[in-house]
Amino acid sequence: MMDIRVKICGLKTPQDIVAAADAGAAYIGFNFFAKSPRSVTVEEATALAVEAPVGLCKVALVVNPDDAMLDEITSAVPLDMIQLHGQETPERVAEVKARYGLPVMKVLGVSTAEDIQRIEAYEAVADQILVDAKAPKGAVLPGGNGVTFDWGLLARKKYWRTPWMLAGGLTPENVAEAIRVTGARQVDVASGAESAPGVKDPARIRAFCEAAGAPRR
Ligand SMILES: O=C(O)c1ccccc1NCC(=O)[C@H](O)[C@H](O)COP(=O)(O)O
Repeated sequence: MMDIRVKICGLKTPQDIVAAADAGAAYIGFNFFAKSPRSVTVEEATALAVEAPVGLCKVALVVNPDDAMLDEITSAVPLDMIQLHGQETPERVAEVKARYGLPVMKVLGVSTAEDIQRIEAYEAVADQILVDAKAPKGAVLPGGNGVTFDWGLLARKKYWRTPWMLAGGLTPENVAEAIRVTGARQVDVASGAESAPGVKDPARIRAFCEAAGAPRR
């Protein structure tokens, strides 16, 4: 069986990073959305990223960032990828890729079949697509809400032009079923690996990676 690549999102402490690396995660996400309980400052992310084990893909999660914000983050934090988690257009995705020379993962929220069609325009420009649940109406956070969507919608998308990752309400308890239904080879989790909002739980990180089928360390 092929290994699944896991992204643990919203890491805030050196212990979180050790837990993710030990559990076999492939990606770690630093969240720069200030209203999130998972947010880190540029200084905090820099300190975490410089100590992260070689080989872990370090991802900056940003929401509708302007160039000034991206300039500040990318000039300080050693990063491997930028995750655009807002309403960025395909043109903005291409612009960010060209300006910063880093791979870009574009997040798209899904709740209907039309949302799946919208993905195509981004496959032409993004290096990866992260398919997430749409945020509930009135939610403060555009992601990290612990809500799932109808995985069957994705099972019907047969052709992908670019690598993609599944997110949205994944937990150690449901991730194996989500992979089975969608055929995802990469999965992402934020709240499902926590004991409280913004507090990662090493046991849940381990359980998530194990249930997903991440390579054992
Ligand atoms: O996690 C957050 O607080 C967050 C805030 C603002 C934008 C995005 C955010 N999370 C993005 C992620 O990559 C999450 O892993 C993804 O939305 C799934 O979250 P969850 O349902 O909690 O696993």
